[in-house]
Amino acid sequence: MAVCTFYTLQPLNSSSSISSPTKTHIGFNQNQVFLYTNGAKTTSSCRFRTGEITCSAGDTIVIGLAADSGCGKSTFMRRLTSVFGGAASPPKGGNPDSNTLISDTTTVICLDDYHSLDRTGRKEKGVTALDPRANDFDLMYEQVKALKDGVAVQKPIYNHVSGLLDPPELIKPPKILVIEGLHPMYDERVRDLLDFSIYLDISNEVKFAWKIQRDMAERGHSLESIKASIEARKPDFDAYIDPQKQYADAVIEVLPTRLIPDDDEGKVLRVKLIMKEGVKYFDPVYLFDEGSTISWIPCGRKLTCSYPGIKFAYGPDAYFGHEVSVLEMDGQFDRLDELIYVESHLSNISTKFYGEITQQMLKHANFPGSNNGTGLFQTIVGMKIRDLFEQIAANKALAPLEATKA
Ligand SMILES: Nc1ncnc2c1ncn2[C@@H]1O[C@H](COP(=O)(O)OP(=O)(O)OP(=O)(O)O)[C@@H](O)[C@H]1O
Ligand SMILES: O=C(CO)[C@H](O)[C@H](O)COP(=O)(O)O
Repeated sequence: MAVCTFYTLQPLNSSSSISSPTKTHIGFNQNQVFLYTNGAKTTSSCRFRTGEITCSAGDTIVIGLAADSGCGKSTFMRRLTSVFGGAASPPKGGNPDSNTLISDTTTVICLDDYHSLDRTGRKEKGVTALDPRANDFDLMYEQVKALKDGVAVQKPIYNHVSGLLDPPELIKPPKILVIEGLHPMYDERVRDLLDFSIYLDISNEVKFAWKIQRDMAERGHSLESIKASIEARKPDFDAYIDPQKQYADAVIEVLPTRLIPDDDEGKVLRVKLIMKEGVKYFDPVYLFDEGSTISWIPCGRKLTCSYPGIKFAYGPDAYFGHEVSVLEMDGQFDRLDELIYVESHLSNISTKFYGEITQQMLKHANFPGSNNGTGLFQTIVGMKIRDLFEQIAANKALAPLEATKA
């Protein structure tokens, strides 16, 4: 329980209006308390004692997703929000170039919105968007903290079409806030607000193949310009983005296959799900036997595999000095409906019913990575986040009861 301090304390009944649009108010209604920020009712719950009001933090849990641009964050977000049900869309009636996606349970904000320098500003100062000097970490921290505490914020918008900073948009505290982008784990203060963190670690070879596919086919860029853009970003990527993976609770690492000798096409992928041990509310997934080292080729009577086949591996390992469990899949599925065979051999997957992962994968069969470990592991992480959210929510619901008993 945190003691909250507010600018103004004024009794309100449920029909009162807020006089100042910029301050946080407390409204009383019989024995209930509401917080209002910028006129919007927020969700913290408070209780009275003589001389003080104590408020539990808001119910929002915060998930961080870090990756370089073009590494599959949007695809992952679509899979994640789908696990919670309901479609995600930009704020209604707002800026058409908003980067925010809102569904019933989740709000996904893009950390590009905290660029402090617009495109021209970066050019003038000779810094990339990956450079911390081009980003406002103080504001990022204040706003993520406010949302976590149940207080709405006016978040800036970085407009990717114009390269300018647009007027802000109102973000209300959701049940699950996902902050995705280049730097969710860079600033220690922001990192400490995360209930769970994920890093998408796409190897250079694969990143290059995906960039070519998207930027040449969909955005009309030349091969040379794509190469130049990757090279130009690399020093800052290595300095500021890549080191964040050491803090992640789960890393999805995407590498070229080992099933085809000297493969340079980057179409068949070897994908690792690296899961930190000892993270509260997160039990790593395992294959067959928890803690053992296992190699499994599921191809045969129950799983159709064409060349080069599929190989799974599972076992304990160390990652940046942390104990982890690693699940690996090399190769791709021929028939997605047969994924149920693999799913039935995985444990701790936090599904609500038998075959839920297979159902999710079939539902989004047209998303990139649906036939390989990227889609499978993104879906599994989605299930684990739902489970984490439900456990935290259940614990919070119990907390006031415990306090009453004390
Ligand atoms: N799992 C995957 N398998 C194959 N290609 C993929 C996969 N994930 C993403 N891609 C490719 O990478 C492109 C970028 O994906 P996505 O839009 O999800 O990334 P992003 O990180 O959100 O990008 P940005 O930050 O630039 O908006 C896709 O258009 C697709 O071509
Ligand atoms: O890394 C990026 C997104 O993750 C972008 O490069 C950054 O946000 C700058 O955007 P733009 O190229 O639209 O000016």
